[in-house]
Amino acid sequence: MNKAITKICCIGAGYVGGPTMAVIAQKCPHIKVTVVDLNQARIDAWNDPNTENIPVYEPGLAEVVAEARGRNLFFSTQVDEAIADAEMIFISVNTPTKTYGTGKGMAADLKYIELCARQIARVSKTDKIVVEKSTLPVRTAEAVKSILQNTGNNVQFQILSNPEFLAEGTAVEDLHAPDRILIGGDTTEEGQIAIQALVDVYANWVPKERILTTNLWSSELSKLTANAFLAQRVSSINALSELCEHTGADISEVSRSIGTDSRIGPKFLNASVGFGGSCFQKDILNLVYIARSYGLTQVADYWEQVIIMNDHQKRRFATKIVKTLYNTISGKKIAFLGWAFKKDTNDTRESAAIYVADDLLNEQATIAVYDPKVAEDQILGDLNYLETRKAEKNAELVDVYEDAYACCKGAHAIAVMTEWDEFKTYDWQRIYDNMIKPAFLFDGRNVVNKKALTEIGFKVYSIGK
Ligand SMILES: NC(=O)c1ccc[n+]([C@@H]2O[C@H](COP(=O)([O-])OP(=O)(O)OC[C@H]3O[C@@H](n4cnc5c(N)ncnc54)[C@H](O)[C@@H]3O)[C@@H](O)[C@H]2O)c1
Ligand SMILES: O=c1ccn([C@@H]2O[C@H](COP(=O)(O)OP(=O)(O)O[C@H]3O[C@H](CO)[C@@H](O)[C@H](O)[C@H]3O)[C@@H](O)[C@H]2O)c(=O)[nH]1
Repeated sequence: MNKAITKICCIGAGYVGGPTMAVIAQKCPHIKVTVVDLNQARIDAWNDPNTENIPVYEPGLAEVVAEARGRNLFFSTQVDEAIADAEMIFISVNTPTKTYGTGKGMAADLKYIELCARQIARVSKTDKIVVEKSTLPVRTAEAVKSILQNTGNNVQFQILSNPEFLAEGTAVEDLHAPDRILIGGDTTEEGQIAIQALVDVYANWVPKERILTTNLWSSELSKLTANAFLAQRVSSINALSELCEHTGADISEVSRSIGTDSRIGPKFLNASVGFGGSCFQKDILNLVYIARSYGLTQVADYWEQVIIMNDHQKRRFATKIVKTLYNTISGKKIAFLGWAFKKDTNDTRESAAIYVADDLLNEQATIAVYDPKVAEDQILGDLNYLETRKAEKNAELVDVYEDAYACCKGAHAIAVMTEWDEFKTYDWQRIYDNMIKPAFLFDGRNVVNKKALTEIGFKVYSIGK
């Protein structure tokens, strides 16, 4: 018979582990949820008495943490103890693109996953359900199972795949009311019992018809597929934005026109300077790598084009700035409004801003950055990570401001890199008055009022218009 879960451990207190477990704890007060991480600073931040200081900025998250923390939600670095104590263990560690060896630049680096599996095997003295929450290549569960079964203490393990579909910036909303929960497991009787145990956890707040169950491989592959489809929509609309710029069509009008077709749907059709975030590029590269490894060249090439198009979109935005500013930006101040990869998050991973800034720095521009949620060390760290130039040079050429007006003062051009709502409410006349003329504005998100700004005197470039 199925025993209800009362103790959950989650390995990895990042953008997924933290919010996901906070919501499980909030919705299931009868379950003790312990989130563990090796990173002491991160755990300390999750335990900060002032919940505004938790390490992940997400609207509504501080309130959820305040409600559950100390009641049935705990953050700790005592990984072994939490694993040993739990009946169900979520693995929510990072799975970045490999930066070395076979599959470098394409495949997912699974070393953190393997370390978790070995640790779970080593410390477990009672039967466990192990849940893959991280995004993983199809058939990873096979390797996890093999490690658990061959290095464990003869306890029984069931592996489930339960990928996360939350988007940053709307994580709490997405977790409270998910489109679906996906749970993959073994088709054996034990596998079905494990699936049911996890279904019962989610059923505390998610309607049953939204909880889908599949076999392990379908679940693992569905996560990569969902991200590939979403990113493909962005690359498709971005590809057409370039055509719009040459034909007099307006990409916003095209998006609206096609999005009203119920078969296409209106979401994810905003042309932009290019998609960023920790997931899309990594997961598509992974998909491409998997297809290649099975010899499926056409399948791999098809999906790779989504990334090629995205790289093109970022580069052409930078090129547009250089060309418009009379083919030289050497010594000119370009003000970046926004650095995060999308609004309402402090996450900058793979943000288009990083790559556009890097291109402009190669042209010897100086860059001023204002982002309401991203701090200077993060911005410089992102540029230093590219290793295009020395850290001292980046520090010399990039200034980070805590005020948008100061950031734009004396600039030759503004580049809107993130669609933060506050950008729409600025006193644009004041900004214009303090800029070098002609004052250029490159809207990488189509968020500012082009007509109003043009009337002020700005020379505005919008994507796809
Ligand atoms: N960020 C998102 O919006 C999102 C959404 C859905 C799925 N995912 C997937 O979820 C996974 C996690 O992503 P993330 O953004 O939360 O990553 P993250 O880097 O924010 O967090 C991962 C955490 O795991 C910790 N960690 C790594 N190895 C560990 C170990 N052996 N023991 C204890 N802690 C360990 C790290 O210290 C880090 O704090 C990835 O596979 C990602 O693709 C991410
Ligand atoms: O019409 C659009 C929609 C999105 N974007 C950009 O695409 C990127 C990704 O946006 P979004 O998908 O909203 O955020 P993520 O947090 O990266 O979420 C994606 O990646 C997660 C990690 O796998 C998944 O869980 C989510 O379902 C999936 O939406 C961002 O740079 C957006 O600005 C556009 O340019 N135009």
